[in-house]
Amino acid sequence: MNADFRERQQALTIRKLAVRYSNSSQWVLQDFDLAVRSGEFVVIIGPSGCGKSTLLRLIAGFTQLQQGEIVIGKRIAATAGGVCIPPEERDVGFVFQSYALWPHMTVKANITFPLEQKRFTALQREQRVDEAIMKFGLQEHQHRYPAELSGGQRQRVALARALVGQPALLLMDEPLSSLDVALRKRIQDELLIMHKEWQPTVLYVTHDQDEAVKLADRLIVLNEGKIQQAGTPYDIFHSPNNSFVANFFGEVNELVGSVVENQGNGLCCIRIGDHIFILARTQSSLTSGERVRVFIRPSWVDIQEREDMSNARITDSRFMGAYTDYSLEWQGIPLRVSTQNTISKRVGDSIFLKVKDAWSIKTSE
Ligand SMILES: Nc1ncnc2c1ncn2[C@@H]1O[C@H](COP(=O)(O)OP(=O)(O)OP(=O)(O)O)[C@@H](O)[C@H]1O
Repeated sequence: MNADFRERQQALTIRKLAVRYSNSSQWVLQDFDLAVRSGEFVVIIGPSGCGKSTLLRLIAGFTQLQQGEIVIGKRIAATAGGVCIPPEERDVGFVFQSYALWPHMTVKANITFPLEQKRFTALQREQRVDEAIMKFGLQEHQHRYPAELSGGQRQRVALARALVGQPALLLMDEPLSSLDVALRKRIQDELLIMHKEWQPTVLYVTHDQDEAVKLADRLIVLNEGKIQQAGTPYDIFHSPNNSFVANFFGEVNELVGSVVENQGNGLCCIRIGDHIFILARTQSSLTSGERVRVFIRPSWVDIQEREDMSNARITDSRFMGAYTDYSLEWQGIPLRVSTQNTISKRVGDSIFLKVKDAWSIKTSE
């Protein structure tokens, strides 16, 4: 990381933001706060229409806010009805779903464009652009125009253009969505290397959970303009705040039970129907007798073939390659299980199942 870049490094703070489009009475984001550390890679996931792109467009300066403020680095970038630094002066690189390439410029000219406004010598410019062209595999296409490229090729040009100037803040809205799986993985690796090398602050939107887990220092789950949970991918997968997050982020069995005894340190004894677990992780504030919602991921259940004991029956099974998905009936409770264990039991047979892990939160049900 060079000194110039270190000086420009940007944190991002959003306070009490509210926005709605002029043709709509609905607020897309309201009372929205977000703080991103300088150099952090934040991935935003959420269902279609929850406000992810709007948030990125606001930060880039393409959409106006009605309330609140956006601070990029030490500068106030936008306030309601007041300050609005134009997009090109925000030192922000962006890749949006629509590639927004200049149609009258070649690939090479598109990629060179962000460097025109920065203080680079002609030689530095040439080196950086050539490097970006190589990195994104665009050597053969560099003299073509955007209209002569496929969707995936245009997306790579948009990525190269966003990264070439090493902006201190990068906004990326599903930047890899039109690439095939192999290329997507390769560019994900490139993004991680780039992030390690010059540590820009990144806000990245994706629908792909694997991509989110791979890239994120911190993950933000958004729904209807509200942050449902922010945390490491591990925390969000293992300890979801609510039912929405648990279901949005991977498959989950969701059951209702009660606390038999909270032993502290996150260990708790939980009853669900006739079953009692003694290894369930819970919110620390739960007390005996309290109703809880219990989340059990399919991979948190172990199934065994035992002659002496059984407590469940197989109702369906599907071989998935690296693992097998089972539907089980666990003494009246339907349960989905994924396991890498090979068992000889078939649909209708009895097996013994053991819940290895579960996460419970308070519920009023
Ligand atoms: N230009 C616009 N005019 C009016 N409404 C808009 C406009 N752009 C977005 N919206 C609305 O704002 C809400 C949030 O849209 P946004 O594009 O931010 O969602 P998103 O989470 O990025 O969705 P997706 O994952 O489908 O891209 C939606 O209800 C959408 O219909």
